[in-house]
Amino acid sequence: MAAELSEARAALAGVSNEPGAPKPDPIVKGSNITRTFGGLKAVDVEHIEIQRGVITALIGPNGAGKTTLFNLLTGFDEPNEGDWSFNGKSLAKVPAYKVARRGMVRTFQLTKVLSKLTVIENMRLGATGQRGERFFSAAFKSLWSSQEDANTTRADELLARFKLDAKREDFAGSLSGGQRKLLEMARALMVDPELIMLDEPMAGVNPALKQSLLGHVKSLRDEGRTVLFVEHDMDMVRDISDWVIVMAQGQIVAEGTPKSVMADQRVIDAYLGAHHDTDITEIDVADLEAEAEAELVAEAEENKS
Ligand SMILES: Nc1ncnc2c1ncn2[C@@H]1O[C@H](COP(=O)(O)OP(=O)(O)OP(=O)(O)O)[C@@H](O)[C@H]1O
Repeated sequence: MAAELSEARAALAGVSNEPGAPKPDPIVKGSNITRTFGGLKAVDVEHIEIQRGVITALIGPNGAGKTTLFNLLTGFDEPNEGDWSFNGKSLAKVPAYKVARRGMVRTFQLTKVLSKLTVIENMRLGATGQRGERFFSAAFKSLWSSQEDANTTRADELLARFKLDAKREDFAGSLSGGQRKLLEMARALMVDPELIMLDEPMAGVNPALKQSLLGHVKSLRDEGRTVLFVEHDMDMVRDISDWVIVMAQGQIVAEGTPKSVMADQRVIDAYLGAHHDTDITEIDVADLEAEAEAELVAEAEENKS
């Protein structure tokens, strides 16, 4: 595995820094992907390739289109046009839960763990792929008996790996923000994905858990998976990425190793320069907490009615 990893990284050494640069062994390949909201072109990607077996970071200013691109690639949204493939097979119009079953799974900026289910129940449902919360809630009772035995062993192994085994019977709603991120990552692994896509894994995570989260992300790569993550935390990007893709205004504007990208004038102009005086992490935490609270209140209201 170690030899494969260094081979995958070494292969990146010869890749050009131009947007959409071809990779030696792409697991994802997409072309002419666009998504507009009203008059706004949120995503306008001419070409993108994600190298297999390494960690790629997707960075860019707020509103650059990173989450929208994630949504498109994983079947949570539909593009105006464009096609993309995973392991050489087109994924356009394939629904999210089927994308997950093919081996491409994503987590969310605001975690989608179900707070009124226990940690182990959340894990078992992860084995069904991702169908969204409504599906999970509605289908939970009927799936329960058939899935109970089949997936429990794998779920318990993953909980131990992510140090959540002590929380097994707790409601997911009682977990801290960082523990929810870990649970979501663990749950995504229930389908044993080849590619795992993490949307802002560090947002809302306290410093003590950050190191452990970084270690977990690296271990995903070290066991042979491909990792693609969106992140504003530049320390994390610098620390663990093998490759960085930069988006601004829906387009890919630069690519390269973390070192070369952070020295790239186009990136400094489009992103890093603009955030020079701002503590991005603090902004994200406040936003996230407010959104998470609103989500919980809405959920409670829904359950009342
Ligand atoms: N459902 C939607 N309806 C209307 N506009 C949307 C929708 N989703 C995203 N947008 C807009 O598309 C643009 C890209 O948003 P997106 O969330 O993909 O950016 P991002 O790079 O992930 O930003 P951030 O770093 O803040 O999460 C933004 O201008 C956003 O307001």
